Amino acid sequence: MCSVIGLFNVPEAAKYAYFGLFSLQHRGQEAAGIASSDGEKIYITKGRGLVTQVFDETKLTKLIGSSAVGHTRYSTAGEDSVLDAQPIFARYDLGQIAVVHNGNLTNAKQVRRELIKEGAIFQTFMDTENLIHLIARSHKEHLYDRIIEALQQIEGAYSLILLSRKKMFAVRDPYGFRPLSMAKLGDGWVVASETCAFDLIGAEYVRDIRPGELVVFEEGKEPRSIQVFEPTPHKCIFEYIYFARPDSNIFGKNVYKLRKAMGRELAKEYPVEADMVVPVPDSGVASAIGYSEESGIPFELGIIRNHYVGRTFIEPTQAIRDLKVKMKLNPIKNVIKGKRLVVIDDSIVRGTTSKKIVNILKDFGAKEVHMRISAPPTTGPCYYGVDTPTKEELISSRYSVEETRKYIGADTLAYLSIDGLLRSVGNDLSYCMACFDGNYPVPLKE
Ligand SMILES: O=P(O)(O)OC[C@H]1O[C@H](OP(=O)(O)OP(=O)(O)O)[C@H](O)[C@@H]1O
Ligand SMILES: NC(=O)CC[C@H](N)C(=O)O
Ligand code: SF4
Ligand SMILES: [Mg+2]
Repeated sequence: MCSVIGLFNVPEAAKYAYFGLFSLQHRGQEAAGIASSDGEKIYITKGRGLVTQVFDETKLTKLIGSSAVGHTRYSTAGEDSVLDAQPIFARYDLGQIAVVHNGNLTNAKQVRRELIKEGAIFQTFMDTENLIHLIARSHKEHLYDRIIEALQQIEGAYSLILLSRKKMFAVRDPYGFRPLSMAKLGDGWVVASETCAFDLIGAEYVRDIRPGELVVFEEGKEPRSIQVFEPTPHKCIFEYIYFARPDSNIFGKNVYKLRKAMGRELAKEYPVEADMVVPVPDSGVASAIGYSEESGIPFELGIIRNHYVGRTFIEPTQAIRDLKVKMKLNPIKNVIKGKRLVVIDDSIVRGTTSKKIVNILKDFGAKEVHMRISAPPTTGPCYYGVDTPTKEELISSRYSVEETRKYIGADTLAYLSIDGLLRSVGNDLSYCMACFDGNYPVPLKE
């Protein structure tokens, strides 16, 4: 996952991009970057680390102009290195361009191989770089036509924002895997991965960019919409389960409300006699409230999260993930001692978190630990922007529910069913659930 933000016709655009990215930090912790334009030239700063580590007042002041694009990165392709930070910037025959991308291109290697054969020299290992090459090599006269021509050659998941010196373009793939919304800020426009970014900078939500739609922002004109591809919606349901922030509305619905609904469904499907419902913070909290409301079992914050540690799932190495779970989560002994707990988390991916948590809870004297997961078992990898690339890494692809229960050491373990998940989203069938049901909407070419 990554986050993208774009601002057009907003004075000091880079500063707004910075604040926007700050509220989108949960979508990527590896690298951050902003490119701005004053109409004559594009300026860019990017680096490894969190938004606050990459930027300071001096750096932001140098990013002049009233348009900007920004990115926080969690790599799905390429490397976790400074070279592979976004925006990707290039000079080419039409001028200068900067691109930010959330998603993952499923034919990236093939396109890259062909481009290299034709003489292209790649600067990064990122799938996103293909796009810049395709735009630069196009023979069309206008950037707008070149973007469309490039889009016709890429496949997979993309919520993209492209910045030229004078224009901005926002586009979502025909499946709409990743969210992308637009808002009004003063006389200008903001495009961002999640609406929580709008709240922070005081922008007013207008609408979502539609699957397959390209929106062009140009000075003195209203944004122009072109439906480049026929929409075939397969919005990522895992955005609701885990990735997005609860205070965001994505794909037209509030994340917090849906997470609570998942918790309620889970309580109906898998009730258990217990003394308290305890969430695994952060993303287990909303579904635990739902479970507690439905079951009538009191909700207790039995596990406290250290807020100076980020998300563990998106850490690239296992050793760091292991360490971070312990640094991050610690139970309140006095609350849980001698008690029967229903512990709610949103997902078990590799099993790192659940195993550690059950262990510590038992060590601290919990009488019973009943693990309840507000999503179905994650049995398949994601090729569309979530970094679960191999089946081997996914505990549910190797183990049955009973084997997983034994592995994590819980007294019982149950997952929300696929039907239960669908009920929580109002039986809307326009979601991708491939990592749970194996129905991949876009086949992986390599
Ligand atoms: O089985 P695992 O491989 O451990 O992955 C699953 C865990 O990772 C995520 O939490 P994370 O710490 O990333 O973020 P959160 O604070 O938003 O819940 C998710 O909410 C689970 O708790
Ligand atoms: N998680 C993402 O959205 C990643 C975007 C892009 N594929 C990259 O690797 O940088
Ligand atoms: S495979 Fe899973 S994580 Fe990937 S887009 Fe589909 S629902 Fe989302
Ligand atoms: Mg978690």
